[in-house]
Amino acid sequence: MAQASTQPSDASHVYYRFENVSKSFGDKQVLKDMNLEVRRGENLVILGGSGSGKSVTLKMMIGLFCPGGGRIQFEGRDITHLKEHEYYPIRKRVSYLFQGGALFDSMNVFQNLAYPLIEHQKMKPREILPLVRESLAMVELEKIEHLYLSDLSGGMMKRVALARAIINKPEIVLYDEPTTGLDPLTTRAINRLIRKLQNELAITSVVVTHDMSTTRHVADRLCFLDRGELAFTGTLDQAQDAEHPTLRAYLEGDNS
Ligand SMILES: Nc1ncnc2c1ncn2[C@@H]1O[C@H](COP(=O)(O)OP(=O)(O)OP(=O)(O)O)[C@@H](O)[C@H]1O
Repeated sequence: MAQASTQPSDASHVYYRFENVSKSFGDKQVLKDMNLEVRRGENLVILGGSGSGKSVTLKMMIGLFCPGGGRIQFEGRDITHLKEHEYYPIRKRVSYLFQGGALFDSMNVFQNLAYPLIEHQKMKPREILPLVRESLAMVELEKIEHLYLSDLSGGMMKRVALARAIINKPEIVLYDEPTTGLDPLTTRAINRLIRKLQNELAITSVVVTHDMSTTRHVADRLCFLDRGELAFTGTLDQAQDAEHPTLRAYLEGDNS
């Protein structure tokens, strides 16, 4: 059963707009003429198979890759070819949850969560502990600050990574395959947390996945990416009527 958003999305406030964006690596074209927008308050899911260009799309949103053609706007401002330092103000507002979590295994949970506060906000140690605890509580973990990654299950590690992604109070979280490799119960818990962050912290999310259960549970709108081309954009209800054969296969093969 899909969980509902209690936050209305705001179609008049567009964070990201992609206009005919394309991207190649050498001779290989990865994205072709992509048009999409991310609206404030929504959970946008980008669904597609392996190698379809989902992560490349996400990375372009924070300037880790630049498009080869077309244009990307952030709140109406052209950010297609910014210099590295010009992305910093955007990266303060947009958090990226990497596929593997990108946590430091030489640090304990507290140090992992404190890192962005010390690095980006130059906070003092006594200011940090309450924020670490607040962030862990939001992902429903407590009293684990002293643990190292080797003590954590895969699901706990995802939650810690999520706690770190929200500790700087971002407006947008970009999730790269948040449930890949997790068992069904842990997947459900992460799906629920993505909705919770939307409903309680008004976070806008872009979720890249090939998992239909995640798509069903978190998507307000869905983009289906097929070999670098956006084959469908719309709500899940609208997707039921879509004729694209690969999208149909995703929808019909799904038991979630
Ligand atoms: N830095 C890079 N250099 C060369 N090719 C790359 C680079 N990054 C991605 N690609 C290629 O772009 C294509 C799309 O990659 P991307 O990571 O976006 O796929 P994806 O849809 O996220 O799939 P997956 O679920 O497997 O991660 C792949 O063929 C990949 O090899």
